[in-house]
Amino acid sequence: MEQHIYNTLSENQINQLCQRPKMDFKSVFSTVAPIIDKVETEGDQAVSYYTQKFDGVSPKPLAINPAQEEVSLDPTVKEAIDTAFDNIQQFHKAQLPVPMEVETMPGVRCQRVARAIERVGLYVPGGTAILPSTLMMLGIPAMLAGCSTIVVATPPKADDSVADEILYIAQKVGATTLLKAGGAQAVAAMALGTESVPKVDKIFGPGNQYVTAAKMMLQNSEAQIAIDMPAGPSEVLVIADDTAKPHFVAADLLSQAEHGADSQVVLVATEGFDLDACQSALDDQLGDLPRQQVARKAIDQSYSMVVEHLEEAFSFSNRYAPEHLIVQCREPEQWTDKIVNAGSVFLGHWTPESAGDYASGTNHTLPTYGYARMYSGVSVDSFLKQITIQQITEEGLQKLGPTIEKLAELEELQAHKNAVSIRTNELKNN
Ligand SMILES: NC(=O)c1ccc[n+]([C@@H]2O[C@H](COP(=O)([O-])OP(=O)(O)OC[C@H]3O[C@@H](n4cnc5c(N)ncnc54)[C@H](O)[C@@H]3O)[C@@H](O)[C@H]2O)c1
Ligand SMILES: N[C@H](CO)Cc1c[nH]c[nH+]1
Ligand SMILES: [Zn+2]
Repeated sequence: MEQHIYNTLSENQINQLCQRPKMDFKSVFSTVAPIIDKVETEGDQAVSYYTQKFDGVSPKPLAINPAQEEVSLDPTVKEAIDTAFDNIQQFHKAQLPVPMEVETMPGVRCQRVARAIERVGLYVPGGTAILPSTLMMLGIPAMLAGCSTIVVATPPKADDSVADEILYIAQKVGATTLLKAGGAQAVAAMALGTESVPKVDKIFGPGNQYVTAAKMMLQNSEAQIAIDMPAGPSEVLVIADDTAKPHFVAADLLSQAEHGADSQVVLVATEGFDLDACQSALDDQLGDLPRQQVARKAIDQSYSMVVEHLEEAFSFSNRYAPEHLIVQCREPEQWTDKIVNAGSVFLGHWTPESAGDYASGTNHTLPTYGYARMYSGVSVDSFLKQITIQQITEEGLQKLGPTIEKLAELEELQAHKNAVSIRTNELKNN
């Protein structure tokens, strides 16, 4: 990996290093636009057409009710899914909101209550690998929030089936429809609705550039949908001091590099860390990976950075705003206050990033591409809206009325003022 020395870099060079590899969205948008148009006009037929074209399968039926499917799982796989499911459920259950009520003045009562987004679409990537873990990360908070329509979309396998692991989790989270299609056509079907796919209000989940482009385009269309966040390729930044084990660090870097050729991994090390040992561990481990070609491409666009002390490491990490931040240093918990921008953090030598990908309990759908500066990962909140309620008594309106009237006068909105005066006058006259 290319190596940089932090205190020899200019501000401009540091900014450049915080940029991610460029994505060519213009050409992807021009591929995706006609797919969305065709799904809008031809519905199911267009979804089948593109699934045949890109995935080589014409799903029959296109959408199923997962509750009615027979599922057979290897007991060890079932046990692993159940353990991960329980941890994710526990952590997300604790996120359920507590109703809030405040009396701002005597007789002026304000409340905030949460309501589920009724119809949600969960995209589970499946082009190069099936990702049951992503269905847990999206389905469990949707179930806990109380979403009533949960549509899952995932590309079918070559024989037109869907993996039993996906069906099992879809059943556990109470998914109502499973669309056997992926790519932009699946996102468009959920956003617009078709004969067999209910229209949803918000679409969640990672995916390749076509999936991401479709989410972005449909968010800004008459489909009136929200999306979870702008998503990009997976990434990780590891901070390592002299206590970090080079082969652990190498394994963590590779665990995100294997996601895609467009992934980026960054190592920020203090001078005491053995970079040479890490590089040779990385080469050794890479040679054994089934996805080594993908990982190698990602490593080619990744780098390491040497810093003098950990303050500098955290300062750079906050500028980079990684999706995942791994902290492998002495007393890692002492540094959490310094972390300002990161999707999810992994503290200490015994906390691999893959724990969060699968089973620790935290969510793995996280902001990438520097969006950790202003976005959070998926949580129960992502599936909720907050509604505010106010109720004012006669006494409350007498107290608050003059304030509202004065501000309405200031904005020259007479009808606003009248809505108060008409009431307070009636109270005066009674
Ligand atoms: N950030 C995260 O949480 C996270 C988690 C897992 C995976 N990922 C990312 O998700 C992505 C998964 O990508 P994938 O491709 O394996 O699966 P995918 O399900 O996202 O995409 C597959 C679909 O893309 C469509 N497609 C393929 N070629 C096309 C073309 N030329 N034109 C139009 N559409 C086409 C097909 O319909 C196919 O069904 C990876 O980039 C991976 O890094 C991210
Ligand atoms: N690391 C991915 C998010 O960037 C999530 C994932 C799914 N499966 C394995 N990993
Ligand atoms: Zn991962």
